[in-house]
Amino acid sequence: MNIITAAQTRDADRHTIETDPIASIDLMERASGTFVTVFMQLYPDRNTSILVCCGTGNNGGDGLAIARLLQAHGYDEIAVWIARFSDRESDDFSANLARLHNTPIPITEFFPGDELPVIHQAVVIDALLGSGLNKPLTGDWLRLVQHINEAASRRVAVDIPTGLPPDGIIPEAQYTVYTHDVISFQRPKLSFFFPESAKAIERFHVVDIGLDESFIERLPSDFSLITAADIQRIYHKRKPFTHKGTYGHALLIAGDSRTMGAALLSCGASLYSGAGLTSACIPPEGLVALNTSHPEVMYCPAADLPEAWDKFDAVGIGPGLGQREKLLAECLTYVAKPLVIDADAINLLARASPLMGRLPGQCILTPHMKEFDRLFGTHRTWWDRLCTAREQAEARHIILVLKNRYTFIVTPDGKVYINPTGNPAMASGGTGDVLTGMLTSFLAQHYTPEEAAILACYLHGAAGDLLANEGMAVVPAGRLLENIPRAIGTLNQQNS
Ligand SMILES: NC(=O)C1=CN([C@@H]2O[C@H](COP(=O)(O)OP(=O)(O)OC[C@H]3O[C@@H](n4cnc5c(N)ncnc54)[C@H](OP(=O)(O)O)[C@@H]3O)[C@@H](O)[C@H]2O)[C@@H](O)CC1
Ligand SMILES: Nc1ncnc2c1ncn2[C@@H]1O[C@H](COP(=O)(O)OP(=O)(O)O)[C@@H](O)[C@H]1O
Ligand SMILES: [K+]
Repeated sequence: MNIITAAQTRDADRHTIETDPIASIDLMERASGTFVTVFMQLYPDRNTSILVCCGTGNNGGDGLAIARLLQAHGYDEIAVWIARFSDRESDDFSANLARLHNTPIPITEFFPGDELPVIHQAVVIDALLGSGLNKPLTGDWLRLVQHINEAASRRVAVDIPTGLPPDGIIPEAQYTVYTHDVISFQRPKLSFFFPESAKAIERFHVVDIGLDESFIERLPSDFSLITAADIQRIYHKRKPFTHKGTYGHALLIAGDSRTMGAALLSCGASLYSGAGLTSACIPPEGLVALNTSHPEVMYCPAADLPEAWDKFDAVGIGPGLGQREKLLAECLTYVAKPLVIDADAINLLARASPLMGRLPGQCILTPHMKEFDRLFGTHRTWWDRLCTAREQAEARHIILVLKNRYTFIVTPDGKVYINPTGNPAMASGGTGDVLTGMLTSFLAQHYTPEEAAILACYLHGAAGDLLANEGMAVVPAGRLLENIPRAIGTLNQQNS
């Protein structure tokens, strides 16, 4: 699913109005209707008291229509505030205001400097400003938004929280309505996937307002959200006469005396993700633990590597590797197979910059934010970080998996795939090691690096989501890896 800019959304809006054809006011009615459908699922109690705060643009127009539609659905405790802080109003706002005057809903208009009454409603619907935002909030707008945030109400935004830029940089000091829910039209906005939006959005829902999808999918965009349908397309179900040789041999170079667990986790993840064979190049003191936790995994001593490289279909290096730089240097020199570089191996790269120049094309690096900044310098915003990731991926022909709540997979052609799966229960040590094992395993199974990255990130999060949905508030890495086969199994069920 391509993620489009606010300007492209306006194009899609215009195109739909012309070709559907549908009048602009009717499109607003349709959008407001879809908002109301989701809102009624969130707040089914018709006695919920609701305040709809509207600006005078189209976002405000939506708000007015939403108030009228909610009232028609039996929500009787509705009031509307209109922020008259601009002398302009959109045509569809004016038309909806005329319609609202035919209802009993009380309307209060506020002008610059007016005192704001205490908000006592259970829910505030934020329809002040939407994707038309073109500068940070100041003056009366800022005062009103602060007032809304100070109320004890639940806050639900129409399309996007007021004050949040839909795309591009989210400045550190940006102030927005802090929403519990956002009901967003047609596409999530790019900014929803950036950690800076955390305060503005607790969760978001995307509703189809009937814009022309084939038009939208043709709009150029470097950003796409990975969907279940993408995963179904990429994933190959196992065929009857296949055997372990079909599914490749993965090698994990990992572990050190104090961080052997990272090696075990990544080896286990490779195994559970379906590599035909998994080998572990770990320090010998980890052997008993390896044989105890994953007897299926074979041992490959570091001394054997020079003769052994050709045996492997993919190599992953880094989890718990410690300071063993020689292994990384060897790997970069001799491995002609798909390669994943993670954790300590990334830190070694950051310290020994000549090694950076030896990264093979199409290799996958999986930094979290701090590892990324160690490699490429400090970044103030995630937008800047993502710009650097795109430049570096292009210049070095590598794939960067920039890990977070929404992991960004950045490919050498400058495309960014956003992974939607995963949850905060997974925020604990070792889950990244599991991801490395999964990536190496899918590479060994002959998926392309881009496919492996998309598949591994999606299924990693999906395995965590299965457990979180079953009530696990914390998903330790060990439990996560055991659930990879179940996450893959879901794909098999959908495929059959
Ligand atoms: N496209 C779709 O799919 C559909 C979209 N729909 C809805 O339309 C919404 C977009 O509406 P919109 O374009 O009228 O802009 P909106 O956000 O209401 O802002 C109004 C004006 O405010 C101003 N302004 C901006 N920033 C400011 C600031 N910080 N402080 C003060 N003022 C500021 C700026 O005017 P300016 O200051 O430039 O004169 C701007 O033009 C969208 O979010 C969705 O809800 C649906 O109805 C149907 C289908
Ligand atoms: N809040 C979250 N929501 C979704 N995924 C998360 C969240 N927190 C962590 N993860 C995922 O867990 C993994 C953590 O990786 P990393 O930080 O490298 O951990 P470690 O180095 O301890 O293994 C990443 O894949 C990340 O996307
Ligand atoms: K809004």
